[in-house]
Amino acid sequence: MTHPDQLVTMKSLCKTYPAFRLGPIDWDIEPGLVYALVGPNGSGKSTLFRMMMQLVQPEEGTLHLFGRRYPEEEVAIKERIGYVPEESLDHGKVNVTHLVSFISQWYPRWNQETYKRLIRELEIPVQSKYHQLSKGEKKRLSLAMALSAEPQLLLLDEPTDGLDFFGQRAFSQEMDRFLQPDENRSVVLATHRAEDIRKLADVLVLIHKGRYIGSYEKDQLTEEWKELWLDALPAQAASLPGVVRVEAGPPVRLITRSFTKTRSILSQQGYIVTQTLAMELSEILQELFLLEQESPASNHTDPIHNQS
Ligand SMILES: Nc1ncnc2c1ncn2[C@@H]1O[C@H](COP(=O)(O)OP(=O)(O)OP(=O)(O)O)[C@@H](O)[C@H]1O
Repeated sequence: MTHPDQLVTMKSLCKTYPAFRLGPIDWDIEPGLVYALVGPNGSGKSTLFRMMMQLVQPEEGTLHLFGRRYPEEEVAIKERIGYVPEESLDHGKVNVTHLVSFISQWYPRWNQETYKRLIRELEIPVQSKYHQLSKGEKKRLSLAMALSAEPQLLLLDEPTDGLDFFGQRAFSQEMDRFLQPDENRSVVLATHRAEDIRKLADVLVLIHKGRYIGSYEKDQLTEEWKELWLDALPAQAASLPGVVRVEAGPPVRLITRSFTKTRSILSQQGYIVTQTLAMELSEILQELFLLEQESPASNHTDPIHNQS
C-alpha cells in the first residue's frame, strides 16, 4: 500500500473532452474532514467524482484511494465509498427492496439497522418500483444506501438538489450522525448551497473551468476576509498586503483576504479603520472566483498548505 495517511491522493490528474479540460488536479483527501467542492456550473466537479468512482478514466496523472489503485483493486476501493451521483442512476422497474438487497451484498460493512432507520426517517416508499419514485425520493434512497454501506469516504454530488425542506434538514442531521463515531471518515460534497457549505464543510476546494484553484480552511477564510471602512484613502491602497479590492468612497471601502496583516500595516501608516465588517461565505467565494477570472493563479497565495 502507498499513501496510507490519505484517503485519496491525486497527482497531476487530467481528463480532456472535446470542449473541456479538467486538471492537472493535485489534491489529497485527508481523514476526518468534510470537503466542499465548489465551482460554477461546468467546472468539472462531477467529472472529478466520476474519476474517483472509475466511471471516467483520467488520461494523465495518478489516483490512489485508500492507498490502492484502479482497476486492480476496484472491489477493495468501492466497498469503502458511498457515492450519491448528481443524477440518480437508472435502475428501471425493479422493486426498491429487491434492488437494495442486491446492492447491499457488495458492501461488507452494510448496516441493515441504519438502512431501516433511514428509509423510515426519509420516508422512502420501498414497496414501489424504482422507476416510480420521484426525483427527490430517488435522491433520498441513494443517500440512504450510501450511508448504510458504512463507508470511509462519502462522495456526495449535489445531495440536496431535489430535496424538499424536510429532506434537507434530515440530510444535515444524517451528516452529523455519520461523522460523529469515526474520525477517519471523510465527506466530499459538491454543492451550490452556501448554507450546506457553511454548516458542514471544514475545507473548501475551489475549481474553476477545470482548474484547481486551491483548498481553504473555512474558518480561516471567514476570520481573515473582512470589509474595512476608512475615512481616508491609503496611499497605494490596492498594493497593501492582503487587499484585494478598493472602493475610493467616501467612505473608503477595502476588502482584505488577510485582516491581520492589512490592519497592522494600516495602523503603522496611521490610518484609522472606522468599521470592520464580517463577510458572508458566499461573498468570499464570489471574490475568490472573481480573482481567479481577473488573474488566474493569484489565488495560490493563501490556500491551505501555503498560509502564512
Ligand atoms: N461525457 C462527456 N463528453 C463530453 N463532455 C463532457 C462529458 N461529461 C462532461 N463533459 C463536459 O465537462 C464539463 C464539466 O462537466 P461537469 O459535469 O463535471 O461539471 P460540474 O462542475 O459538475 O457542473 P454542474 O455544477 O453544472 O453540475 C462540462 O463542460 C461538460 O459539458
